[in-house]
Amino acid sequence: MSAESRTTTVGSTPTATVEGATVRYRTVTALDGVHAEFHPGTTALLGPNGAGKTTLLSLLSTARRPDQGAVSLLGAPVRGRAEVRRVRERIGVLPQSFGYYPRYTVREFVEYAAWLRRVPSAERSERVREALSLVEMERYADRRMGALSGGMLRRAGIAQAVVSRPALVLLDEPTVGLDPAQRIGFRTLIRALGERSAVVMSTHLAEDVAQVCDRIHVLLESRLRFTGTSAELCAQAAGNRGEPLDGSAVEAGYLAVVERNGASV
Ligand SMILES: Nc1ncnc2c1ncn2[C@@H]1O[C@H](COP(=O)(O)OP(=O)(O)OP(=O)(O)O)[C@@H](O)[C@H]1O
Repeated sequence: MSAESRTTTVGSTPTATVEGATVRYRTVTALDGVHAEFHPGTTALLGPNGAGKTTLLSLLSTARRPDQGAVSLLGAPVRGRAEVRRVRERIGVLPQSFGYYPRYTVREFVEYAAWLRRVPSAERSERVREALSLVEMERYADRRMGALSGGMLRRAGIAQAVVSRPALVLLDEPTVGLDPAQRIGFRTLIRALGERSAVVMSTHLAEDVAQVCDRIHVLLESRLRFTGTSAELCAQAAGNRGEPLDGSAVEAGYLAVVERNGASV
């Protein structure tokens, strides 16, 4: 295994670990022997379309199990149904697109998520209030889901993901489709989430990575090809020392990793 295909330990206990994970969909190998650790704070999964980001998130959410390799979540290996049940309530997921009843209000939508994740009924309304406050949607609590804008829908999606106070929050391309002002608001929100949980977000947007993420995993053609901080990714580009640490520096570092691995974007 090359040094680049294995993550470095960064001091804290990982919230999630993927060891040598391979996932196949019939003839397609979506992940190929991936080793990765996910720590408290915010980690980006960066990579082109089809690199395997959503598949890696599906291992972390317990929606899939690897065909080979192992996954540990919240401190213990996840092998069978009992372990899946134990951890699932402590994992919050915002998929790329999610279903909802358009006639539900935002509050009902988040309450339903709290019920599904077995938040005790005595605590439910307080937790719903807390989740809506985190995403600054208290004043839209009685609005119907079917009447929300794209940005509000994403916020409601995050509220349902965090209502059980999860230790691990998985966000699949959370800022896609948002306007620039909404994106800035979202980055603040995601940073705040990273202060209380391990947040893993897949993205194509270098500026999101520069502004939000503590660590970055670059996936290329089903393999993990880089793990490090934003500054370390920036430093992958010749002559780039990571200052200023902005979207273009992250993009240059990312493209250097792509080029070195002979991948296409
Ligand atoms: N249900 C499925 N059946 C067959 N192939 C699949 C399935 N889901 C994903 N794949 C394939 O697995 C590979 C990885 O897909 P995945 O969705 O994990 O990539 P991604 O990095 O999230 O892509 P994107 O950025 O486009 O969302 C791709 O080649 C994809 O076509």
